[in-house]
Amino acid sequence: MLRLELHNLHPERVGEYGFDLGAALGDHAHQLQAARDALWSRKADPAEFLGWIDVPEDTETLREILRYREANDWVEELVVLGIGGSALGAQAVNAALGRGPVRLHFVDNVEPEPIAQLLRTLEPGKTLVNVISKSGSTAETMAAFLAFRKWLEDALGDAWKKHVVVTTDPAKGILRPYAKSEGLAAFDIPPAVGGRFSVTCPVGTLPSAFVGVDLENLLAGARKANHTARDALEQNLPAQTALIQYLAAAQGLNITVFMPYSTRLRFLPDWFVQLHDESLGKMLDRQGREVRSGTTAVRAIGTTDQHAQVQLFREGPHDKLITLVRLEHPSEDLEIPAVKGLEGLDYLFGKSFFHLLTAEAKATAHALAKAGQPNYTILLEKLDAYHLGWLLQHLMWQTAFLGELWNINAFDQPGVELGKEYTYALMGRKGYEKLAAELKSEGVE
Ligand SMILES: O=P(O)(O)OC[C@H]1O[C@H](O)[C@H](O)[C@@H](O)[C@@H]1O
Repeated sequence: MLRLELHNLHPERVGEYGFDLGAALGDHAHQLQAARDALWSRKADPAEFLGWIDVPEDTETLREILRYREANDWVEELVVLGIGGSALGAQAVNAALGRGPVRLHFVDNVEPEPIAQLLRTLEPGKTLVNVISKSGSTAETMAAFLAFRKWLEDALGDAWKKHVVVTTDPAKGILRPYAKSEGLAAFDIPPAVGGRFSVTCPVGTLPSAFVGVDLENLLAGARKANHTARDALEQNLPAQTALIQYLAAAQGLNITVFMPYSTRLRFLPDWFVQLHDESLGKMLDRQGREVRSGTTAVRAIGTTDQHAQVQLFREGPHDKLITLVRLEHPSEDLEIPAVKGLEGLDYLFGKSFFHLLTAEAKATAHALAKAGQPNYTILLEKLDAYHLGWLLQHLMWQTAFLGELWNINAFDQPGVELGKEYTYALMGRKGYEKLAAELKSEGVE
């Protein structure tokens, strides 16, 4: 079960206690129903990049992934080479549910020291390298692949090929033909699935299979989110959270904080930040009019950031909507023991850590509300594969709904292209000489 608890979310007057979600849904019923129907009807068109809706239905690919994992029981270290959507989902799932025995390493930057350190410490014979890139051309990922491929070949000769598995578009980019010509194992990223929406396809499932995540249930949870996203508005959780986000933005709350009360969910905010910011921060709407849509997603972890950011969240500018994520049941609990001589702490004696964690989350939500800081909590029955799959897919739906409400394309990212081209020019890539000269004249070289 995934459900919502609202705190101080009045759509008109921030600061007034209580938010009538039912009334807001009524007021915006037409818009939300149109958004829901548009998303479901456009799904069949690959150009709309809504392939992520159907991915959790694809149990055949999941079976292939599980067969590949079983056939490679020699793997002790799995290095994921990928960035953005090709890394953040697997990283979040692994931190939440990974239980070994394989150790996962993510190379999602080109800072030389951590890469050199990995190459020094890992044993090639026990290492599998999963290079993940939808486009098959991202500079960071390709640079890392060149280094790891050479490292494997230097140590293992021709056997390096058994130590690489490629996850990429079935047709586009240079990785696919390369995998084919070298006879490397390869999995597809469906063409209609963008990187930040790819966690339930092999981008997320292959690394997760190596750390024992219950993938059948992860996908079952994602399918549950699909059902919810098709429901009437009163039951349609992503339409509801999207509406809250939309109304908050309309009131000038330009920041959306995402704050799970869980260390195991510590990478979920990173995944959410890419999903939200890259999908929704757009200069133009679907008709090409300048809109500059979006709110800025900010990462936080409870309780940790109660001791770092909550001061600002309560007393700083009223420019934020805060989403807390809280578990209703722990997977394991621990009693806080009584200690003689420390009776000043007797309010903790005999209570459980989960009790304390829950009290802190509730206390923070209420303290924020009292300060007029709107927030809501997404409650997860527990942290297992089913509920995590549900939450991930819920957040993808929320993003898609917001894209519709703002009338923008949530599935492209034109704003990141120019930086890439400048990088190519600065790195001396063929065909970029003119741009390099232009940059030089502007003082960048
Ligand atoms: O999977 P790739 O094609 O290598 O892309 C990796 C990432 O880089 C790009 O710059 C995009 O902005 C991201 O949306 C994407 O997830």
